[in-house]
Parts: sequence; structure tokens; C-alpha cells
Amino acid sequence: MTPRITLNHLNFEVTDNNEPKQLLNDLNLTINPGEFVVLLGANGAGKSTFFNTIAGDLTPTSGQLLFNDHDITKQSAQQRTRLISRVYQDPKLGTAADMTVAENILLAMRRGQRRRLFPRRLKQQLPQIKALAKTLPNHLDQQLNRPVSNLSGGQRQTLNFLMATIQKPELLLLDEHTSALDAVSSQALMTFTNQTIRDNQLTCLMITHDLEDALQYGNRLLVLKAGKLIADLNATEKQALTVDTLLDYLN
Ligand SMILES: Nc1ncnc2c1ncn2[C@@H]1O[C@H](COP(=O)(O)OP(=O)(O)OP(=O)(O)O)[C@@H](O)[C@H]1O
Repeated sequence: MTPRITLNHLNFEVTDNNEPKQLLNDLNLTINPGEFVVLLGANGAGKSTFFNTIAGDLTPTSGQLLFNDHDITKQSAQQRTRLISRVYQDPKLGTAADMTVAENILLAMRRGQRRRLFPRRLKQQLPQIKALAKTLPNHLDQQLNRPVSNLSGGQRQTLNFLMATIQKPELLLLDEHTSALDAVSSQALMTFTNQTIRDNQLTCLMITHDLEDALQYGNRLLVLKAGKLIADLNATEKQALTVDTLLDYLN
């Protein structure tokens, strides 16, 4: 099987107070298609830096990043958008606030295509958008004609997640995507997330600080500490974990 992503001796270093600081330290990793990988680490462990490197927002200081066996180390974030989708912690990111929910969904459906004849296309595709919206949590189906700026955080994050997955990306990066939501909205979106990943066999990396979610979801678990990967547990090893053993890794 061709790995979806491969990291070879990946380093990311910055200069902090005139001292070199290694934010990612010799990461070596292979992630295969269909893996749902949970990424844990304390604040400042390097998780966002890791995602920024994979997404192309940061270029590694040294090392190599392969995507489907192609070297993408020097590719820009723009060049990677066709392959990689990301959902951020902040519900305000990722959507066009002044456009309606239906218009945002249409934009996501047509990403990478010509966007002319927009009103006609919206009318044409409205039945499909309505059918899709019925499957969504957090009552988003009742909000199709509202501007996104009027949505609750849970609804906006549900829309973000839908838009990030509607074209079945080759790699999905979830960056604490439920952490800003209340418990009920968060659980509804996490259940939908898990279902979507399984149904479409998406390859996903998910950062979370919620240890219960880390135990419940995914089939592999990585722990990052001070820029180093200190644990890489497969599905069987992950099933044997408890909150206490996870806390031991994090401390
Ligand atoms: N440009 C920079 N210069 C110096 N230090 C930086 C820079 N960018 C990030 N850092 C530091 O690198 C470390 C890793 O940051 P990063 O945001 O990747 O951590 P994280 O694991 O995502 O944390 P959190 O859980 O709080 O989101 C932190 O200590 C951060 O302060």
C-alpha cells in the first residue's frame, strides 16, 4: 500500500531569544490511507506546528514530506489544497460569513471548478443541498437560507466540517474542531465526524485535548511531547488505554 503521508527526519527550528528552538524534532512517520489518527500533546508540544508543516503553511527546516510517495516538502499550502482539508478550532474560520449556508455548501461542492452562473447553479443544486443538510447534526438543515454569520458556533463548525469533507479530501486535518462548542453540540459533531470518516474511508489526523474522545475515536494514537513523537499506538494498543495511562503519556 502506498502511504498517504511519510515524514522522513522532519525538523522545524526557529530562533527564539537568539537561541535555536526545535519545534519539531526528527519526526519519522508513515500514515496509510484510511487511518484515523488521534494526535495528543500538552500545550506547546508542537501539534499545530506539525499540522502547519503538513498543510504547507510552514516549510520544514530539514527532512522530507511525501504525499502518496510524491515529495511535497517544498510545495506551498495553495498547491496542497486539492489534497488536504483542514478544520480549525475557531468556528469563524473556513466559511464566507455574509453568504448563506446553502451558498457556502455550493461553493464547497464546486471548489476547484469555474464558479460562473452561480444563482442558476444554486437553484439547480438546491434539492441536493437540502437532502445533504438533512443528514447534518446541530439543526443545520433548518438554517440553509441564513447568512453564516447568524449561526451558532456548533452550526458553523458543522458547516465547516461538511465543507472540508464534501469533496472527500485525501487527507483531513481536524485541529481541535469541537473544542469551542458546548458539550451537546460537540458530541453531535464528533459522532457525525466519526461516521463521515468511516463511511468515506477518509484518512484523518485529529488533534484533541478531550481524553474521552481520544479513547473513543480513531484507530491509531500519536503523542507529541516537546516536538518529539513519544508514542505511536495501533488500534489494539489504543483499545487497551485508559484516561490514566493517557495522562501518564502527557505528563
Ligand atoms: N515562530 C515561533 N517562534 C518561537 N516559538 C514558537 C514559534 N511558533 C511556535 N512557537 C512555540 O512552539 C511551541 C509549539 O507550539 P504549537 O502551537 O505547535 O503547540 P501546540 O501543541 O499546538 O499547543 P496548543 O495545544 O497550546 O495549541 C510552543 O511553545 C510555542 O510557543
